[in-house]
Amino acid sequence: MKKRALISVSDKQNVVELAKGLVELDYEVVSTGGTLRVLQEAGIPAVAIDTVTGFPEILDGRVKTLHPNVHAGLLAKRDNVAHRHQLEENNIYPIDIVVVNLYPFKETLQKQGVSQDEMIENIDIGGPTMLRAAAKNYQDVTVIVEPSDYQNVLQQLQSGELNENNRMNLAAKVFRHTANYDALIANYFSEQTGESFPENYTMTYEKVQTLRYGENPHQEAAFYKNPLHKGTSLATAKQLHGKELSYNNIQDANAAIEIVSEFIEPAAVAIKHMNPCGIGVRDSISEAFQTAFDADPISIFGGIVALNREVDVDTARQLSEIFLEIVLAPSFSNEALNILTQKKNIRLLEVELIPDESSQHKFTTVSGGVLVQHKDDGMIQEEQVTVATKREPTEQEMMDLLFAWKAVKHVKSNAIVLAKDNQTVGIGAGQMNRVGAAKIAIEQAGEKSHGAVMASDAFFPMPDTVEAAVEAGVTAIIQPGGSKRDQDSIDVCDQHGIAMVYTGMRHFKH
Ligand SMILES: NC(=O)c1ncn([C@@H]2O[C@H](COP(=O)(O)O)[C@@H](O)[C@H]2O)c1NC=O
Repeated sequence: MKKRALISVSDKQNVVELAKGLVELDYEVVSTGGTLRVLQEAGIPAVAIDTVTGFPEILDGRVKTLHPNVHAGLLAKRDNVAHRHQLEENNIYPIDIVVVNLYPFKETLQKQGVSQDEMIENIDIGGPTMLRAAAKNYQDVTVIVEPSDYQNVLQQLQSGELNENNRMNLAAKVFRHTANYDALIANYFSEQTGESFPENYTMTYEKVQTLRYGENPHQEAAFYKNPLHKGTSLATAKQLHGKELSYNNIQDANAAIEIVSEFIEPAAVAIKHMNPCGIGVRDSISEAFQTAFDADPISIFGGIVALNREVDVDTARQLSEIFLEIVLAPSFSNEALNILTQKKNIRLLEVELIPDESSQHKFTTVSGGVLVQHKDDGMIQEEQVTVATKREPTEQEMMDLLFAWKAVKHVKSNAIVLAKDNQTVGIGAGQMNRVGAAKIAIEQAGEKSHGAVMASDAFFPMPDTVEAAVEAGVTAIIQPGGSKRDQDSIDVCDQHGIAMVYTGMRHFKH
């Protein structure tokens, strides 16, 4: 009896070559409608699936291979006498190889303006059923889901080297593939029904690259992307120059992009260890970079810089004067590239800054689980802040306060930012008490704290931070408000003529 291969593929690429190879190895090829046509047109002696099922393909292809003659042929254990007898009694032939790839659900989801009906019709039922059956019976059946495996498997079959271990690897790929496929469908349905946090959280990510190591050299790591993400992403950034990104590079670069995307005006951000060390907003990108640099000319060394405008020749010259790990921007002019690519150790990344309208989830792993929350995309406009003190901020102070508020949102808690004239002048990050963060920011600002404004990511539990701000010469403060002892802080402000506004929104970042 001839060995049998069942081929039913949505992506017809390279399927003819595979089928040809199988026929040469004396397989009988059985196929479904569209695949059969392609194979027969190429002169391959494939036969229709209904010769196996004895049943026509019906319901517009919703039922083609869903038949016991197919599934018993896939699931029967060859070394099980009872199974073999049952196949014989029912005139069922074993199927030895299954080649299936699925209706393009993900690709359909990625298209614009697709109707619900079209989405539903792109949910493959027969394909995953065959894949899973074949993968379950990998000891006896070879299953191929990835077209990129055709050649390799064919070679192994030709040389007689296809062993159980290879078949198990192919089966493992299948279960990952169907799990990924089902996760996309599950998420689509959850989205349609408005279920943000369902009883089981299924996520699926696609590998971008294996990384040399993780946060530290003894940790293994890889970078995965969300295949459906539509906004700015490092996974789709184009690296124009330099070595491969490391795990820490990706984290820092991501933080840099998130901050620089807050600003509409030309802005530059320098990042160290996930915290900004300098942010500048100016009329031109080279001035913005100079401003970010001047904010903290020490910490920027070895840092990551993101800019929200094309890097021009002036900016490139400034950037090339210091050691930077990465520069990210929407584009680089040719002259800028000529300058920057002379630096061997810098990485240059072109990243499209697209406003992200999808509500993204953010994950934090904890021992034995994962915390899931919506991304902090909270924004405050001038009209939304309320003045808590006797004195209102001046126009200039208000501008600085809103700038500082955008900055403090991206600093690890407890976070304090001092800013003046669209430049951060002092940043206190990740302290265990708020006044500690303020002291760091004030010390860093030095003389520049005089006339600066202060932003605090969360309310003041006591007036000590405001007292430190008074001493440093800060003139206005922005904070969420809402502490039981707000009045104590207000009193200190009023005594010293400081303006304080509330945002009503907290920006913890742990
Ligand atoms: N319904 C079925 O019995 C069935 N069996 C196989 N398919 C899928 O049909 C596609 C191939 O169809 P065609 O050979 O007609 O182009 C493959 O993606 C395969 O996964 C089916 N389609 C959807 O469920």
